Amino acid sequence: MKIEQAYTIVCAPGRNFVTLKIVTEDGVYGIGDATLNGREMAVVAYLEEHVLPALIGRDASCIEDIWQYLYRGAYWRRGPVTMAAIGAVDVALWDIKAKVANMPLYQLLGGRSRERVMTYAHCTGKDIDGCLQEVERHVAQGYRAVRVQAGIPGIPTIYGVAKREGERYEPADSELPAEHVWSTEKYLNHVPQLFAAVREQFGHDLHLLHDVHHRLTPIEAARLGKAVEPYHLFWLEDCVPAENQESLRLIREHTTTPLAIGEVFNSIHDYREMIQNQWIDYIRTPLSHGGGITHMRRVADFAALYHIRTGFHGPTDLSPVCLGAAIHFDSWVPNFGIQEYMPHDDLTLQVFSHDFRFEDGHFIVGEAPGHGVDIDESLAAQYPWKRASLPVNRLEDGTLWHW
Ligand SMILES: O=C(O)[C@H](O)[C@@H](O)[C@H](O)[C@H](O)CO
Ligand SMILES: [Mg+2]
Repeated sequence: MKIEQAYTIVCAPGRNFVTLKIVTEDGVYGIGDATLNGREMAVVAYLEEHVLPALIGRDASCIEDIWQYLYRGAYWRRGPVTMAAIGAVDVALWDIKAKVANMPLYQLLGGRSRERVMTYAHCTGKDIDGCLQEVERHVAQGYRAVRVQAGIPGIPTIYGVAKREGERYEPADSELPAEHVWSTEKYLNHVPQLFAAVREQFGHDLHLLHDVHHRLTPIEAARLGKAVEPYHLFWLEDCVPAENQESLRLIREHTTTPLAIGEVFNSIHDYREMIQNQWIDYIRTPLSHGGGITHMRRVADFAALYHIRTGFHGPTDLSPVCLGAAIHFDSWVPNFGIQEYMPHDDLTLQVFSHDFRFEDGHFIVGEAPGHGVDIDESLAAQYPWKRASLPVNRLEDGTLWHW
């Protein structure tokens, strides 16, 4: 089953996506998501210039060998661009293998461990009342878990909060990076009030999540974790930038609020110390950025030894291809926790057809052979790539800050 053709498809139906298509000599094809938000063309160049020419003629069924070839063989290991490129190849090859076996992907992984996959929705508001209305709307739709984020008095723009109520926020919202302002003190004083209000109105059954977007120092994160303990969060996400894994130890020693981390990680080594020391509770790396199914299966198995569960990243800047493959993984993985779900717009869903279903706050995996997501290439061609950037974040005095 030789690989005959491999190429990238870059399109922007509403926002940018990079898709990798691999076609075998028998005409079977698989697709993978290679989107790295705000750095899309770096992955395209990595694939087109360095990876795809070396794939032609290789046996598409040797997924493990191709993974090792691209990881060890590159000499320059790890990093988001490399791992996103490997992830796209890996998911496309799993798609091919499952199609050839005439099975939905989850069957190849070991079969289903659950009937449905719990998701969490994003509920955002300009203020606490706006956020409460969004929680109400999502609970009425059947969600059992919601991520809550609200505007903070005195801070003009907050990342992760939609510009208009009832809409999604767009992470890469301008051609060049917009500049946001940040005040840790204003944020830390406000967040516990948001959770108090949500618990008061909705009680304690609903799972509540919150994303800090890496903006605190370890001791500030510990303070926040303690402050929200009475509201029993499902998780507090990315509370610090974690190049220094030891940061999580300090936070862990101060609070019982569960911690999720890793949407910007791409390798098992980024997590190694925090997993084996049990400093975290959930891993966030999406399949597409973490070297695909082959690598993320290893991360999930390693995490399972320490009671750590999956909570894959699922924003709109990962394409439906990544989401579709994740739903197969989520349906199989024994230590599943939750799946993030930020719905794509209608145009994106026209470009990417899919067979997973969404019902009552849960995904139900499809039965089509492969991962069940496809791309309409001629429709995609009508929406060319546009430069789009994530914002940067500055303190009130102008200092560039983590974001
Ligand atoms: O969904 C999340 O938890 C996020 O933090 C996203 O909003 C990311 O910031 C975005 O995916 C970056 O491209
Ligand atoms: Mg996040």
